[in-house]
Amino acid sequence: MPHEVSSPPTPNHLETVVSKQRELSWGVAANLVSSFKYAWAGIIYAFTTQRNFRIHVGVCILALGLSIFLHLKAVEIAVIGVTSGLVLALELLNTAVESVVDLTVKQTFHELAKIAKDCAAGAVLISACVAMLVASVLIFPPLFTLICSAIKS
Ligand SMILES: Nc1ncnc2c1ncn2[C@@H]1O[C@H](COP(=O)(O)OP(=O)(O)OP(=O)(O)O)[C@@H](O)[C@H]1O
Repeated sequence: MPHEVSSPPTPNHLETVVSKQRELSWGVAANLVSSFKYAWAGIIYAFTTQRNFRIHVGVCILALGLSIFLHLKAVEIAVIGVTSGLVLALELLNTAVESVVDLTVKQTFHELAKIAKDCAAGAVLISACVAMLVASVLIFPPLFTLICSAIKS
């Protein structure tokens, strides 16, 4: 049986939809300060409810602390900072995707809900693996040298 496919929207129709989307929002940040306030609320929500986010925050703080303690080059600390930030940002997006999926399908099983959640979780996993690889390459050699010299002396 052929699927029913709707026709693509015209540019005028798109403009109407986009402008109406803001009207559909329950609340809109009035200024920059309230934008930061809402963003901070999202971070606090993820930190208090998502165990993985708390673990990633802890690991990122440890990685950055060690890279400063070990006097890594500025560019190396920057690379560790970027990869750490990417993991945390993707963890927040994963939480956002989960919330939107739950809002949409509630407690019913849906194959597309599964795909959305699994892919979002996969994005976090990939970024965490890359961050671990970067940290291993940049932090472990000087840390190993420091530990060896501490044992010898
Ligand atoms: N409505 C649904 N329909 C189909 N599969 C779902 C649905 N809700 C959850 N799942 C499946 O269960 C898995 C776990 O979902 P859940 O909402 O608990 O996210 P999560 O993996 O715990 O997220 P995280 O560990 O990142 O906090 C999803 O990856 C998905 O495979």
